[in-house]
Amino acid sequence: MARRLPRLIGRLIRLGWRANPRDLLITIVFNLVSGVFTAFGLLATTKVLTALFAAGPTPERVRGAAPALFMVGAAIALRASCTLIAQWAQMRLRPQIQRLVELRLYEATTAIDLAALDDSDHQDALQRARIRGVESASEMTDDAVDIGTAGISVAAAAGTLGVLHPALLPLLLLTAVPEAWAAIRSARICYIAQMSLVEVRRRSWIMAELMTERRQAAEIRSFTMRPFLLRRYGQLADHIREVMLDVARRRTGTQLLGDVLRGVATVTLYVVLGLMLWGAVMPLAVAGTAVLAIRTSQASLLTLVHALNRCYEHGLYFQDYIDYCAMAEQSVAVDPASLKPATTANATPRTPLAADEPAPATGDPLGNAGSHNELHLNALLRFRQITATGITFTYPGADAPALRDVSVRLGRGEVVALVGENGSGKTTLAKVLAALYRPDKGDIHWDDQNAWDLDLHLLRQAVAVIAQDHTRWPMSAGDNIAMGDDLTDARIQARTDAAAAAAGADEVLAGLPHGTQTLLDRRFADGVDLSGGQWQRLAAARGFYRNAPLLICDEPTAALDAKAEHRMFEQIRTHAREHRRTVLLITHRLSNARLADQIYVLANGSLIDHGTHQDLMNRHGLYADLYTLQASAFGQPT
Ligand SMILES: Nc1ncnc2c1ncn2[C@@H]1O[C@H](COP(=O)(O)OP(=O)(O)OP(=O)(O)O)[C@@H](O)[C@H]1O
Repeated sequence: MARRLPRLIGRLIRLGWRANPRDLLITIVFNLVSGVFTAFGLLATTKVLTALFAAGPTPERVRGAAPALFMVGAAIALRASCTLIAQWAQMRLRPQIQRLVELRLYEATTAIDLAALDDSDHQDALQRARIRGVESASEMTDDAVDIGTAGISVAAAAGTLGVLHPALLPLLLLTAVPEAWAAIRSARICYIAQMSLVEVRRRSWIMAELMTERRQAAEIRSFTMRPFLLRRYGQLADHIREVMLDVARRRTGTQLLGDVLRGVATVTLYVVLGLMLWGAVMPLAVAGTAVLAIRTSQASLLTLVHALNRCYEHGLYFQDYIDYCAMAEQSVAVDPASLKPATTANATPRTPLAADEPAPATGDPLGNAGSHNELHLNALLRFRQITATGITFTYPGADAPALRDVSVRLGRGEVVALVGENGSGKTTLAKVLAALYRPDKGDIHWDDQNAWDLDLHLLRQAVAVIAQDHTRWPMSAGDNIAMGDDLTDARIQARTDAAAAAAGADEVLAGLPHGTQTLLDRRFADGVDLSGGQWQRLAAARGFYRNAPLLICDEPTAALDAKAEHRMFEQIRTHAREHRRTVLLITHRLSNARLADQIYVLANGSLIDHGTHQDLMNRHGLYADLYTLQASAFGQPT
């Protein structure tokens, strides 16, 4: 604790300084001054008591105590004013620190490698940082302030006691030891229990979400899953309850032992004081003041010990948060600062211009900042071919690789299809090609540049993905296409309309009550929801809007009706042909794959064949089997 706390409080002060130096200074200075007035008040009280206990008639003694009494009043008033100002600054500081802490965490979570999020240990660390770690920073602010003020009060009271009689001082400290031991042990019991519950809590949150979210509500009812979900949730809740009951029992036991020991120490202290009075080592007036000083010291010591304890406990969670952020930032392949979200003032569209569009002048809202980055980005946008060689990839925690020694080549302007049965590794390969996962073995080259030597932020600007499990963003329909680009800009709006038209999403937008501004989330007032196929059209429009030289379409038509599907494939081909984009198409509809320039066939994570439709049909392998099966179902010629 002695090692850890000063370091953590140091970090907290630095954080507070970054959040708002003025509020931090006011908090520290006024709390210190308030502590000084507490000490001053106590010393003045000692004077009052000494005057009252002195020999002589009562009116005389009261008169003698009056000046000190006035000083006590003044000290109380000044202390109250200082505390008020300090609390005002402290209340302002808390949300500012909270904001910094949250932002740092979300900057890390949105930049971290995708593979890390598949790892359960990582998820646990993330939950610890998110749930308890984030709020522990502002809680520690209060604790640190309490430590400071209680520390000053203890020093003042103990100093007073030391002046009265030095022998009382070590005895006073002795009374604090059992309390400190009990408080720290109790904090550790609680922390260790919370740690052991992280995974169970995560599961129970997932269950709670399933039982409360609108998305699952229909299926819960139609599959009558209510009893099953409640039972599962009940099992988790029972486990948490048992652990917490055990914690309550052990904490109470510890506290009881601490209280008994403290009682014994306090009795010893008073016995010593009594013996001193008995032996006339100390006059009665001094003994009376000593009792007051002991009581004040003990109260301040208790506050100090509890503040230290709370700070220690919150410090454990804060350390989790710091460790997670440091680990996440270290694992981010590029400088996290470069991934910081742009503020509204300097926001530029994240969507790059493609190679066939004229380069914008600096300051153009469609421009990309930085000449060095621009050079790299332009090279990426004008690539001639992307080659993946010998790619092997295993998901974190998986026993077997999802891809084994796979090599593919994507030429400029080509439509390349990836086909294979469920679970054969198509989506995984697409994600590796999009630099979302780093392969265990093998290389990806954009022309002669190794993808993992490039700035991933730039690389990802050159790739658009229409994902199989696309997100239904709870934002406006326009934002679901332009993804944060400023829709009040006429050019962005025109580009959004063009992308929507290409994906057949224009009909969807036309049917919405407020067009592109309609909020697509039923959980909010005026929010609407779309059908699965309508959402898919929006996801496709998002991919077209990005206008990147490599477009990855993962099952882009799974939810579309026949007419929309036909139109979508036509658009994808046009996209490749007219704009010289490369399209990687993952599809189970082989009648559409047959028109691709190259078809790669995957099975169990390995590449088993590739070529044109005709090549593959001539070889009578898996592709020919699957194609014949589908064609015969629709009565098509093979
Ligand atoms: N996040 C993940 N973590 C661990 N394993 C995964 C993950 N995603 C996919 N897998 C596994 O990797 C293998 C390949 O999955 P992938 O999604 O690439 O297949 P696919 O060919 O796209 O399948 P489908 O046609 O069903 O979409 C599967 O065995 C799957 O269980």
